[in-house]
Amino acid sequence: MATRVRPGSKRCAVIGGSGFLGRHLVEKLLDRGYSVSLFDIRQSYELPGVTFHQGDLCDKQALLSALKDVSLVFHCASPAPSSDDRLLFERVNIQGTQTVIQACLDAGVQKLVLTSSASVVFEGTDVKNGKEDLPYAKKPIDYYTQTKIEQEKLVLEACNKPKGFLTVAIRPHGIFGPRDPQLVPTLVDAARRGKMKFIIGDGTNLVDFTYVENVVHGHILAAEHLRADSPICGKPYHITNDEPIRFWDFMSEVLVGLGYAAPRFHLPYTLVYGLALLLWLLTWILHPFMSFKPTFTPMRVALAGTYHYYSCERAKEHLGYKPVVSLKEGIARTVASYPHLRRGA
Ligand SMILES: NC(=O)c1ccc[n+]([C@@H]2O[C@H](COP(=O)([O-])OP(=O)(O)OC[C@H]3O[C@@H](n4cnc5c(N)ncnc54)[C@H](O)[C@@H]3O)[C@@H](O)[C@H]2O)c1
Ligand SMILES: CC(C)CCC[C@@H](C)[C@H]1CC[C@H]2C3=C(CC[C@]12C)[C@@]1(C)CC[C@H](O)[C@@H](C(=O)O)[C@@H]1CC3
Repeated sequence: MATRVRPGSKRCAVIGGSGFLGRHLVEKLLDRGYSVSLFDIRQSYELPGVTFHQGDLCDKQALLSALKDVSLVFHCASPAPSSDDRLLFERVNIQGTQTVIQACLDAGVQKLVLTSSASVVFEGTDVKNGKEDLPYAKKPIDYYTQTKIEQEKLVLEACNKPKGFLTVAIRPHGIFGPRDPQLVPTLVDAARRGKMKFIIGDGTNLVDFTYVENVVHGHILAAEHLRADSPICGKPYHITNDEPIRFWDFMSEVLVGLGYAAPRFHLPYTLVYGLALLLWLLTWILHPFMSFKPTFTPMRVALAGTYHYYSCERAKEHLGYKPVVSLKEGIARTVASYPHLRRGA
């Protein structure tokens, strides 16, 4: 029988707290006076006020020791989106999330905040100012997105006021900032290999890129507004910088900031998408004989050549959300944080 933790207790758990977003979230929670139980399959740092628990989130017993005396859980663990391992995504994002929910119920946790993704509604075609009532993608662009959809449904459906278990999902989009292992490093790697000379499409497509501190702010607001009488229970919330920018302008600002040339030559979107599909097919056919990871996957081409920006009006209205760091400032801080990725470094 679960012992309920005192509501308002400032002890919380961050599942996936060793990752990019997780660590920024942990640091802000500590600033705000929380003590943190961090659960992850790997340890990437140590901090006073953080107790580290190493384990796989599919293991309920391991989770239970991390959730002891915890009233609030943030779940921001996931395999890397660039992986194409369907079984891993299903095991961690679907079965693992069921295990997280069960462990929360067993441990008497009262609030669960999931890091979902705005991509749960993205099918590779334009989304302009998308609101949370858009249907989930019927044809998700990859296994990552497919399993993020199932994960979000599981968490939101688990919201149960009579049982005193409240859930909410945050859907960020295109998170960037210091220590991001994905966006800036991939971009610089492509630039160093001479692959960032081209703009896919006419270059006018608007996209959301969200500075990591704004995403953290959205998570903490959601946790602190999650009460039985609040409209946010069991709902998803887009969290963005609220400043859509042309995809290629964002890429150019980061590249130029790090000393590389901005892309200049235009290529037709359908041609590049077709080539990326062909390449993907070839790597799939040849994967038993050779391993090769193309830079331009169909998913990346779709993200680079379409509109995908989302409304965060609902978060403003229900959570009092407002970005705390502007896009300009976020880009400047990010560029300054990667001296080792500068041209010639
Ligand atoms: N980065 C983005 O642009 C972005 C955008 C929208 C949503 N998200 C979501 O935000 C969350 C955090 O993403 P991130 O960019 O910080 O990724 P990240 O890879 O840096 O962090 C994920 C963490 O999860 C941990 N993890 C993976 N499998 C685990 C398992 N089986 N058990 C325990 N821990 C496990 C990893 O070790 C890692 O520390 C993810 O849920 C992701 O889907 C990310
Ligand atoms: C080689 C270039 C054409 C592009 C190099 C940059 C890309 C690596 C990033 C640009 C947009 C990014 C992005 C994601 C991964 C990295 C990029 C493709 C996500 C798919 C990561 C997972 C998140 O859930 C998605 C989200 O909804 O925010 C990201 C969308 C943007």
